[in-house]
Amino acid sequence: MLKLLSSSCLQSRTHHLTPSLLPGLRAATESTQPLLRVLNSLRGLSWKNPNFGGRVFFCSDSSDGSEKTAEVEVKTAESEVEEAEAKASSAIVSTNPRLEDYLTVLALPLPHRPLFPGFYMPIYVKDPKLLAALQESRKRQAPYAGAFLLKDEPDSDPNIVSGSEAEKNVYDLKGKELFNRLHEVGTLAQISSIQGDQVTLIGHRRLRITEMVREDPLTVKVDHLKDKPYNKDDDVIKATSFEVISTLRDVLKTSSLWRDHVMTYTQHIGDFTFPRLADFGAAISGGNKLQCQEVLEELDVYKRLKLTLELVKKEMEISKIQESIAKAIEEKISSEQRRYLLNEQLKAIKKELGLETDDKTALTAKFRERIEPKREKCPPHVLQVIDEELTKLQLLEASSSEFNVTRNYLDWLTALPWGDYSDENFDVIRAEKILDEDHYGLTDVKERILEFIAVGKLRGTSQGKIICLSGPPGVGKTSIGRSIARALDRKFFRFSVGGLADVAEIKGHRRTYIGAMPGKMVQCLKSVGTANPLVLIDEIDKLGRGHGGDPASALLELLDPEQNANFLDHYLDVPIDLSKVLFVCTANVVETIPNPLLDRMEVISIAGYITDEKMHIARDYLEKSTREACGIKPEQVEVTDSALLALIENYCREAGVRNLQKHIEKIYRKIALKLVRQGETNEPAVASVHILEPHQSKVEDVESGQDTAERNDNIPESLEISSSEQVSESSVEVNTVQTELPADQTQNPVDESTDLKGANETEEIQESEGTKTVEKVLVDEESLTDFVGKPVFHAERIYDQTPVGVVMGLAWTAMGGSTLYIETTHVEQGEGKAALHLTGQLGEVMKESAQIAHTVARAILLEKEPDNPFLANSKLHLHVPAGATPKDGPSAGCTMITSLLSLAMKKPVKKDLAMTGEVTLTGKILPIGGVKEKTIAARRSDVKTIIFPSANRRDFDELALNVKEGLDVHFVDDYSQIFNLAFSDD
Ligand SMILES: Nc1ncnc2c1ncn2[C@@H]1O[C@H](COP(=O)(O)OP(=O)(O)OP(=O)(O)O)[C@@H](O)[C@H]1O
Repeated sequence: MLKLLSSSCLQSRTHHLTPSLLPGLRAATESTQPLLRVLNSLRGLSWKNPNFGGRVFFCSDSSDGSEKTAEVEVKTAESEVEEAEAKASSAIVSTNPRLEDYLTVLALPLPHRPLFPGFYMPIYVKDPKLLAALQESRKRQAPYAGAFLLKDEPDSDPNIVSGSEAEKNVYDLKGKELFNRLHEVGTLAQISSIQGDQVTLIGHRRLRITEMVREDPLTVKVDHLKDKPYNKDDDVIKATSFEVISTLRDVLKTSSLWRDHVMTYTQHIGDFTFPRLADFGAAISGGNKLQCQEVLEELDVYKRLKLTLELVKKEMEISKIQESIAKAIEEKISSEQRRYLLNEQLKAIKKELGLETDDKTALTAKFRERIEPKREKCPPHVLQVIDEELTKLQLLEASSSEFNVTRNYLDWLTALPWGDYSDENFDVIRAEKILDEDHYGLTDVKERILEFIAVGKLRGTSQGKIICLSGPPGVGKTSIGRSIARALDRKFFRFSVGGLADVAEIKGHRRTYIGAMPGKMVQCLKSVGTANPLVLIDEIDKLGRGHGGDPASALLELLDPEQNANFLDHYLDVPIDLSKVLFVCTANVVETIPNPLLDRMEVISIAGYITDEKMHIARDYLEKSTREACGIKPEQVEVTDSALLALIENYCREAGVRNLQKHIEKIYRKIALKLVRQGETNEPAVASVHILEPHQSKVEDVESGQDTAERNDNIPESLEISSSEQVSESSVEVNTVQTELPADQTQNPVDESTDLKGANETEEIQESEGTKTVEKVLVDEESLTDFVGKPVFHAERIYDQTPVGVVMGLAWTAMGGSTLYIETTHVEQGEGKAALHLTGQLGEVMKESAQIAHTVARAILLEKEPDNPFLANSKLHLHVPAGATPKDGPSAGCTMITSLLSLAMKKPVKKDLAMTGEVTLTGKILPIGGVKEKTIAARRSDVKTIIFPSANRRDFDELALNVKEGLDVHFVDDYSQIFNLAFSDD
């Protein structure tokens, strides 16, 4: 039993032993005895351990000196059991020498711990001589040796575990040196087995070295030590031993390592003697080698028990620390794990209770829920794809990338408004009201839109039309698009295709790409939530040219009513019906719109505004919206008509009104600042009111009406505004405020008002009840520069009266119409030197046009003044000012001829005349474009007479009256008519 306990304990306590001992120890501790066998062995019976093949089983009682030891060679075969038992019984009358007969023994050094009687200990014997001697003694049936703990080297610390280096030195010790290093008290050890250099020892009884007999191998003479006699019934001894036992029990509670062994031991404590208990406790304790040696050397049983108690108590403490360390580490490691486990359990429980579904199920449910209301309207092929994808989603691993792709795809598919159309409003009257509400003028544009709505009403749908609004910037193309949506009660979505070069922007990416997205159209449908929005495609004339596909062709598929009923987005991969979408495009020039696209559009051109229109727009729309945006009340500001007119004529002459809007905003911002500054200068006075004592002010008020008036006389005029405010709020406070105001503070408002005076006049309007003073900022023609600076836009007219060789032409650009001058001068004259030098960044067409003009002019001059050789003999220079602006086009042909003839005849053309028209070599005048823009531009430049080609008469007639008003317009077919108009004397 003792062997089992000790061996098991040794196994559990391997940390006390050096690694070199471990293999042997493990071999010795591999057996685990069932409890019953332990009991038997305790009672002194020998027992064969079938698991302990080839090893020696030991049971001894060496304490009383009457040796009944049996040494049994254990054999694994069952048949040998009886033989072994016979041997054991025969050992009682053994002929072998008794233990006390071993008085001269081989001395075995134990480097780590002493060997306690009753315990196994495997050791390594490196000395071949010693090993041979041990083997020899085993053979001689005297397998006993003395095991003695080695003393530490004199200078070493016993608490520090020696390394393998020190261990090596131990094995090198020999003879006297070794003898001197051995502790005197050791143990008579039975050599249980020798395997290679590993020798297993079993401790029997205490020995004391008396003298050295032989040096190599070290052999010593020993005395056998006996415990001092003690009283078994001594209470102190009993108590100490019980304390040892109870401590061992406590250790058992905290340390499961000892549980089996100590339990067995304590159950059978009666079989042990006190000295044996002390040895047991010390052997299994974690005490250091000197402490253990002390127990071994102690022959007084009580003292030995006390020493052991100390050791086991310490063990108890260590075991507690060990437990707390283990607990802390376990807590640290497992808290995360536990959290995870608990979460998983929670999920499982919730799922079980139907409270929550897992991610996939929840997702699927979400998508199903989303598509359910649309199921009836949704096209079957889309439903099929959605169902397939939902099934696929269930099969996919949630962490896989494919899962995410499918999820996103389903997200898009289910979010689209399949068959969900908003009710269209075809009420023409209402539409007209809305259009008028948002935009001034644009009558023809509005008319066209109303026509379109009317057709929609009759047909029941407004599908199949692409409106293209073309015109210079800032004429309201985008905003009218928004108004149309409002008039039709459709959702509005705008996207600009200016510079767009990637087809994927329109048609989407294929789903195989990472980060694939559907095209703009699908995004539009998702964001508006209806399948029939009004989509405004801005800047369609600035569509880019991509290398990976042509965006124009993609737009064609999108816009073409024939194709877009089955528009296929690459990402969505299911056809979408876009036939109900109303497309409105905007462009500055229609020429750059790809032809196939232009072909499908209904172009409505917006030419730009004349001054009168701009006045209206500024007054009724821009001013209103800007005033609101700046938080200014209508009564706080007045912009005179003359100021507005000056603003339009001198600052914002372009066709659109965006610049005008910017200027108005600028004016209103400045007004806002002025009003705030004024307000703030009034505020300190108000603030100081609150520190007054009410009773004090009241008295002053009642008593000194006269006083107040007097004091008021001393206050600067401007301050009276603020003081009158105070009066209106509480007449009581006025006096005190004024008397309390420091001199510099009273001065401030004066400065402010003088400051304002230069810019505007400040008026004070007392409201009827006299409660508030309203400051009004007046913006008139004079003060305009204070708000918007000096005019940046100088008149297009360079000449009041065009000199000889200079004629005004009319041009048309993407920015609207404009006037331009054609200037000609002669460089040198001489027979046959006729030549024409051109400058002014003219394009090819314009250069050709100049050559034609030169030829035609020569012909006309020859006809009109046959004696004038000027054109035939002169080197001329023709220039079109604004040299930085590239110009091209044939419409300046007639202007050039007139300019050349004016120079040749030395006769200036009629005052305030402008002309436009392409000329053929025979002098015929061909039509031009942009009649409205040109007319507006001519009006802006104060032109009185305009010459247009006859073919443009219709365009002109279509113009609004206010555009045509006051103009002397002539339509010509042939240049001779122009000649008459330009050079006639009347
Ligand atoms: N006839 C009008 N009546 C009232 N406001 C107008 C009118 N025309 C233009 N505006 C205003 O002018 C501003 C500029 O208009 P918008 O942005 O629509 O110009 P656009 O023609 O689309 O210019 P771009 O070609 O540069 O896009 C808008 O605030 C718009 O309300």
